[in-house]
Amino acid sequence: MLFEEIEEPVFTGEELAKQAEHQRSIRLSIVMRLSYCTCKRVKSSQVAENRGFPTAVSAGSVLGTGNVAGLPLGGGLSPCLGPAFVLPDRHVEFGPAMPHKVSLTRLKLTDFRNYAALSLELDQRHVVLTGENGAGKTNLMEAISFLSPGRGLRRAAYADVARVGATDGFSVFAAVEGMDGPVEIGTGTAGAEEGQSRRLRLNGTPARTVDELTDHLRVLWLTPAMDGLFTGPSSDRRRFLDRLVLSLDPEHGRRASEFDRAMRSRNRLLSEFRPDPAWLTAIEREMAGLGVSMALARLEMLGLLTALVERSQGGSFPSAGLSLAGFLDDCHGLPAYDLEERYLAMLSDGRGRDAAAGRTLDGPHRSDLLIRHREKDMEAERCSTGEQKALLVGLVLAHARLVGDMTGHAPVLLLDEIAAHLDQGRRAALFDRVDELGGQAFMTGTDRAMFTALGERACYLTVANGRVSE
Ligand SMILES: Nc1ncnc2c1ncn2[C@@H]1O[C@H](COP(=O)(O)OP(=O)(O)OP(=O)(O)O)[C@@H](O)[C@H]1O
Repeated sequence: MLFEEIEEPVFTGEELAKQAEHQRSIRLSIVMRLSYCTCKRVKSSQVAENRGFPTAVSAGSVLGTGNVAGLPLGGGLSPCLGPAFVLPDRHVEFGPAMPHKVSLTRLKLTDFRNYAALSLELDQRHVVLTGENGAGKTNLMEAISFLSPGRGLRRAAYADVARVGATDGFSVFAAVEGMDGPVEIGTGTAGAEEGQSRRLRLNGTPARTVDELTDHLRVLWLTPAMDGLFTGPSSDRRRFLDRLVLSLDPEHGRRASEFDRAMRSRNRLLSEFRPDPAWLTAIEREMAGLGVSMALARLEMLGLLTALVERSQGGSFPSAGLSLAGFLDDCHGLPAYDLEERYLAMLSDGRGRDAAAGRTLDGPHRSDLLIRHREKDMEAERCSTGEQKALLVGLVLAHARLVGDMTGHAPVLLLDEIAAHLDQGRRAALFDRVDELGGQAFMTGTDRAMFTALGERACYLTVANGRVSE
């Protein structure tokens, strides 16, 4: 299939117009579905009467508003949807079919892992980093992953990230052609002690939170550490899923940490001799709102990803069938308000059991992401190592495509040791798929020859001992 000669089809003007219209309608439906999902706090009556998406979207004021291209937007996700559209019930306008390219043009590291000091000028092409084991390739990818919220692709403690022997912490500086125009991003810590938090400056001005990074770029990655995703603990898959959601909905992280905080308060309260029932109910109500929002955002992401995977089936990588289990499994299609009431009842009924267990046994923290190899109709964990890797690559590429479609801006992709386990044909197909996403990708490997098929589409850098050269 991969190697088949494909004849370039010739389309008439009318056919091209039809295709463009078709693409517009798909993107429109995605935007509407996503926005609709985020209206989770709308009461059931409102949800029922707002089944037509546009009105439900405008109910997003319940969640706060965003402002894109000078136009007020409703809905939790609206700020991240970029200037490609405005509220569906007023006026819908999509950007070009190819997402806008976001790229790093400069990268400077100070005391970052094995880099004492590094300064790199980049053009907008993909970047291939090759070098021996331990040279610092993944470290460089990790530095770029700090241009997104969170603790980076290794989820490391900041104290470990600072170069051994450095006393002033680490810093990462990048000049980026971003989603909102050129931006200079500086992030790092001030010292190398445990428990440090990461600071962020945008164009020299301190940012309130690292979440502000998502206004400028989205960074997605695939690393060898993720190879065990299908066979490892469910917490790994939940984290993976939540990162997928986060890349479209930056609010998801805040909801997850607030849910976590509320759950810990409930667990603490339940461990007391006679917990105050009114206090417990208040906490449980908060958990119900946040927990259902999290579950719906995850479900919506899976729905969008599934639709995209179905449309692009039959490519060089197998496609994944995705579903969620473990929390409110039988509630598909119920209004958010009803789901909250149901979760609230579960929490209230489960107080005795949870007090005995010392933890909350129901909630979005118990969900598992179930992944199937669609073509083989088999659970991912039962597939071969190579099949699992191909499935994961397909999933990450589909997600990158979705982020590009939804935001109008292609994400920056970090693909660590991506080419190692693929044969020549698959590698070439992978590079084409990555290139078609329209963004900038950073790829690593030990052997430059593995990237030959990329040709002039990438610049090639050699990494050795914490230094980078052409
Ligand atoms: N905080 C630190 N300070 C100094 N050196 C560090 C620090 N953390 C990791 N290193 C060093 O960085 C090197 C690892 O770099 P990295 O993981 O980027 O290698 P790599 O080029 O990706 O190698 P491989 O091909 O084996 O994956 C190791 O030699 C490690 O000891």
